Amino acid sequence: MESLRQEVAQWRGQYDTGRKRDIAFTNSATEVPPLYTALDLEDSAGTAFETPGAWPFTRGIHPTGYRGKLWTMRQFAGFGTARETNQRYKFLLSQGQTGLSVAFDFPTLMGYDSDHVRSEGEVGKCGVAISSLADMEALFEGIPLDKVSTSMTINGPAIILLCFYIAAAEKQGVDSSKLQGTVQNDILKEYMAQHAWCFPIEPALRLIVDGFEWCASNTPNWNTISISGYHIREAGSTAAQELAFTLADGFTYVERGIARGLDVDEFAPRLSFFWDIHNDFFEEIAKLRAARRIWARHLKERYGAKNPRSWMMRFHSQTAGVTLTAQQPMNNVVRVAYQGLAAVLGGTQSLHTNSMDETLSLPTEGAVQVALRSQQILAYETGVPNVMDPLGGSYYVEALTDQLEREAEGLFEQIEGIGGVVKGLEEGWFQKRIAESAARQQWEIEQRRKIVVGVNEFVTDEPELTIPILRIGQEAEREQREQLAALRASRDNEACARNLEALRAAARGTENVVPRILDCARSYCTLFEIRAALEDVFGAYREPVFF
Ligand SMILES: CC(C)(COP(=O)(O)OP(=O)(O)OC[C@H]1O[C@@H](n2cnc3c(N)ncnc32)[C@H](O)[C@@H]1OP(=O)(O)O)[C@@H](O)C(=O)NCCC(=O)NCCSC(=O)CCC(=O)O
Repeated sequence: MESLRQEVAQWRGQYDTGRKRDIAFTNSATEVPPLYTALDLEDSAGTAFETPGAWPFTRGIHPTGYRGKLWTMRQFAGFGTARETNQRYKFLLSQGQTGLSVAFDFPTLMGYDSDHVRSEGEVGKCGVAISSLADMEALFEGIPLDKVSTSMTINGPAIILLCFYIAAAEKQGVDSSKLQGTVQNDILKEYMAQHAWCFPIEPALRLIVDGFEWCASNTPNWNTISISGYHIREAGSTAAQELAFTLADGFTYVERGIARGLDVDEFAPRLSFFWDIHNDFFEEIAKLRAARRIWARHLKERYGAKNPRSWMMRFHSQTAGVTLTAQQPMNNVVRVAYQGLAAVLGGTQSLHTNSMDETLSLPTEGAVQVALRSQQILAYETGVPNVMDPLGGSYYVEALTDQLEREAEGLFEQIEGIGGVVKGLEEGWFQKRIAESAARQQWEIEQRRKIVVGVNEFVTDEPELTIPILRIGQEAEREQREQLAALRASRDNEACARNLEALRAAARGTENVVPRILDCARSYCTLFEIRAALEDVFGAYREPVFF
């Protein structure tokens, strides 16, 4: 080591001159020295004594990695009506996609029916419109729900959409115990970053724990939550903040489950995660490795989980939408390919690669095909999946993994210091930290301290729109309105009223509300009717204002 120390010192004197061009930073503004050696791992063994599939899982959760099973290729998709999106799903499955991922339109994300006055102009625009069980049935028509695994990105009204899904499966003759998939259901990051909430924080957390409890005995293969860093990062956080805030959300859910009296090993194996894969290649890989190690340690040592499945962080990744540019949109194909590679080198279980046009509109069929092909090229042509955690042992990646872990632990201490996640949200602590980081990054781009190819460097005067764009018209809204009117006229309205009243009563007490919501779903109560019944009891969330 002494001779290495001398050699590195000599090298630094000669080449690391500290001139402006020689100073580099990670995407999160941490300075990166130009050379890493064994000296950087002097205080840590890195992962020299670790194998994949073994505690603390830095190198992956499965002993066989992608040789055992490739990651799930899961493109997030939805637009217009359920009927139209059903066609897109069939197309994606026919092209070799291995899982489904539902994007809902904005009214659905907020718990409004397509014919609600607040939905006007938004129906089917940024995702598919789902207002009742009837729409969910149409969405999966001809797609056997016992065979496919489905992710649903929905948070405020998540439990209602999950009940529509379970009821749609029942209509196909599939029992809830056979369902495989994930509901995002991560309300804490909504208050933190994404803003699609329905109810105040405490009742929203109660609904999530009701879900943990009910799903543990009724949908054993269903992931009850996808604890998401994605939206925190897209809102402008650094990698370390994404890591720490998301894990802190995860710990909060675990604590709430335990506080309900649930055994941690009853629900923790079905908690899953979702990370954003940004541009800084090695920082992103290190983030994923650190995330697994931190989760494992806290679950075992802090929360007393005994089942190894509770220790294993399983996650989905999506390439960072915020890095896509409207200028020279074909460049996005290249950005996405590098980010997808980072996700796979970091050991993701499931991946969405963005389409080149996603900064302009929902993807066209052609653009999503290229995005999916980029995953297939990675899986079948590059040789990358052949070796588990191939960057394990890299001085840089190991040191960066340790560093991100330390930064996250520092942030956990700060979060504890302010009274925990819920208190921090109420006081705007997280929101302010994210806004500060976002402002710094924007400033760096405007000052050209950070180069964005085609935006502040290598600019051309070609017209911006050089690729086809998917445009969603007003037909979806018209069709939805007609179908909802027909539904309200043909269903058993008395049964609906009875079920909604029973739901209100359950919400007022401490009974688990999931069976009540399921009854409402089965009798074709609409999304907004169920949301409104809960709001009668819980009230609505009003965001605190901060300056
Ligand atoms: C756990 C994950 C992450 C992945 O689940 P998957 O079913 O796809 O994969 P999986 O769990 O790895 O694999 C399925 C089964 O295979 C097993 N398996 C996997 N690899 C194995 C191996 N090497 N050896 C042996 N078995 C293996 C697993 O244990 C599991 O079985 P067992 O279950 O029996 O163990 C889930 O939560 C998920 O699919 N999430 C997707 C979330 C998503 O798409 N979100 C979209 C957000 S989009 C959004 O928010 C908007 C963003 C925007 O604004 O654009």
